[in-house]
Amino acid sequence: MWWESGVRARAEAGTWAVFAELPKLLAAAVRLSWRADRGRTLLVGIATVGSGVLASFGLLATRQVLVQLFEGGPTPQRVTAALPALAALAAVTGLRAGLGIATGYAQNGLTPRVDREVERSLFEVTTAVRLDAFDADAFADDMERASRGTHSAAGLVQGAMNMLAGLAGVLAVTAAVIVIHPLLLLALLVATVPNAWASLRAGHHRYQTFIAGSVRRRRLWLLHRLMAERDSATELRSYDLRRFLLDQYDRVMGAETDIQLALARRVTTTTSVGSVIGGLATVGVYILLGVLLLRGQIPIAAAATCVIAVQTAQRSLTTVTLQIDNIYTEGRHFGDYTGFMERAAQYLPAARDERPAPDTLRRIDVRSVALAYPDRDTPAVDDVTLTVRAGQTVAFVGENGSGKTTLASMIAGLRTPDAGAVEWNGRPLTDWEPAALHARIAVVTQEYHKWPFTAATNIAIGDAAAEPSQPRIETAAARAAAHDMITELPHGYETLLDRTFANGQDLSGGQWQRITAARGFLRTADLLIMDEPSSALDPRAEDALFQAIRDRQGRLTTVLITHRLANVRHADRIYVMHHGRIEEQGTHDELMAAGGRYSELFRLQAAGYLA
Ligand SMILES: Nc1ncnc2c1ncn2[C@@H]1O[C@H](COP(=O)(O)OP(=O)(O)OP(=O)(O)O)[C@@H](O)[C@H]1O
Repeated sequence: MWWESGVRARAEAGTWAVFAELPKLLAAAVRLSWRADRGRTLLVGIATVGSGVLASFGLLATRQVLVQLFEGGPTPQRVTAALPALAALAAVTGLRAGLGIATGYAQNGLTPRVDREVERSLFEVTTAVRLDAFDADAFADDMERASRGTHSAAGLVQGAMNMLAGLAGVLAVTAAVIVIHPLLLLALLVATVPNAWASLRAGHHRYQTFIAGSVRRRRLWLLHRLMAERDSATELRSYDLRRFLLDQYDRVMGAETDIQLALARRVTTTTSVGSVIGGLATVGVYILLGVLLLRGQIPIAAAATCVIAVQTAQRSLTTVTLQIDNIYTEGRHFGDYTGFMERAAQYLPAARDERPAPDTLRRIDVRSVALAYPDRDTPAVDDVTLTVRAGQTVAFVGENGSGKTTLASMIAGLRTPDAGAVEWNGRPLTDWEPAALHARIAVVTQEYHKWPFTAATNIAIGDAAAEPSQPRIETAAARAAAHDMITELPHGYETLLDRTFANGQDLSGGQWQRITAARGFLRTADLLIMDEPSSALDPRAEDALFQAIRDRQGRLTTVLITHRLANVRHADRIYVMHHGRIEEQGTHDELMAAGGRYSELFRLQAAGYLA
C-alpha cells in the first residue's frame, strides 16, 4: 500500500544508498525547520554545536581531573589540585544540561509549527488547483500521499535534529580523543563501529518483515473493522458470523505471531553478533591501552579518559543509527509531499490580479466550446455554441452522458474548454477576476457534498464571504422547501448534520437535496446553475423548487439541467444534447412540433403518467 512506501523504500535500500540520501534529507529538514521558525531552528543549531563543543571540553576536563588524582602526594593535596578541573567539569556538565533543556524547549515548539507550515501550504494548493487536476491520472492518489507526507515533516525535522546532536557528540569525542592521543582514535573506531553496524542491520530486518506482512496487516485491520463496527454488526449477528470471523482472526494472528517471533530471533542474533564483535574489539582496545601504558607511551589519566570516551561515543552512535532509519523513511514520505507540490503547480491558476471584476450579467456567449476528459476517445462536449441573455431560464436536456454537466461546468468557469470560449458580457471568463466572477454565479451540483456542519451553516456557505444573517438563511431554505423540514430537526437550524459527532443527525437524500438547493438560492446570483436539483425530491418539494426557479425568470438568469421534462416547459430555450453536441433547440412548443428527440423523450415520460 502506498502509505507504506517509506518503509518499503527502506526495506529495499542498501546501507550505502541510505547514507547517500542522508545529506539531501538533512538539508531538507533544516530548510523546513527554518521556514517554520527561524528563532527555534537557530536555537537548536547553536545548542547542538555548543553541546558538542562542551562534550569535548568535558572529556578534556575529565582527563585533567584524573591527571591530578593520579599524581603522587597525599590524597587531600591531590583532591585540592584537581578542584579547578572538577569545577570546570561541573560547569560544563551544568551548561550541557542547560543546552539540553533549551533544545527540548525549541524542538517541542518546532513540531507543531512545522506541522502547521507544511499542512497549510498543502491546503493552499489543494483548494486552489483547477478542477481538471482531479481528472488527471493518479492526481487524487498523489494528493493523499502528500497528505500522509505532511505528517512526516515533523518526524523528519525531529529525527534530523536528534541525529545531528548524536553526530556532534561523536565528533566531540573524536576531537577530544585526538587531542589526548591520536592512536586512541583507532581504538575508538574499532570499539564503536560493530555495534552501529549491527543496529543498522537489525533495523533492515525489521523493515523487511514489516513490508512482507503488509497484506496480513490489511486483513487484520479489515477483521478488526468487521468485528467491531456498526456497519457490519447487523449481518454479523443475523448470519451468526462470530465464530467464522474469530477463526479467521486466529489464523492470521497466529501467522503474525510466528513471524514476529522469527524476527525477534533474527534481530537478537544480529545485535548479539554486533555486541560480541564490539565487546571483543573493546577488549582489544583495553589491551592496547594497557600496552601503551606499560610502555609509558600514554599517561594513566589519558587511558582512563579513553575508556570514558569509548562509552560516550557508543551512546552517541546508537542515537545516530536509530535516527538514520527514521530520517530515511520519513524523508521518503516527505518526498511524496514535495513531489506533489511541484506537480500540482501546473494546475494552479495564473496569478493575474489586475483582471477586472465582471459587471452585472447581460449575456453569456458559448462559442464553439469543446472539452475531452483525459483518456477518453470522444469529447464530452463538442463544438457547442449558444447564447443566454440576462433574465432567461434555459434548460439542457438529453440522455445520460450527453455532456450537460460538462457544458454547465464550463459556463460556471469551473472547467476551461479545450477549444472555443465562454464569454461573460462579451469577454472570455478567463479575462475576469476569478473570485469576483464566482461571486456572481451560484452552482447547485448533481453530486452535492454533505458538509459536516449545522443545517444553518450548510446553507450559509452558499455566501460564506457575507456571513449571512439567520433571516436570509431561512428565506433561502423556504424557497427550497427546506424550512419546515429543518425546524423539525432536534435542534432546528443548529442541528449538526454529521452522525460521527455527538447529537449529530443524518438526513434523507431528498432532505439533503433541499438544503443544497437552499444554498444555491441564498445569494441573488446573476447566474444560477442547477444540475439535477430535484432527482430525490418528493412531488410537493419538487413543485416548490421549480416555482422558486420560475420566480427568477425575467429578472435573473438560470441554467437548468433535469431529466424531468415537465419542469422545463417554461424555459425560454431548451437545448437538447446528444453525444456532446446540441442536436435540437427551441421552446417546448417548437420542439414538440418538430417531433425530434425531445418530443420522443417527453412523450415517453408523459406516457408513464397517462397510462
Ligand atoms: N471526470 C470525468 N472523467 C472522465 N470522463 C467523464 C468525467 N465526467 C464525465 N465524463 C464523461 O463525459 C461524458 C459527459 O458526461 P456529463 O456528466 O457531462 O453528462 P451528463 O449529460 O451530465 O450526464 P447525466 O445525465 O448522467 O448527468 C460522459 O461520457 C461521461 O462518462
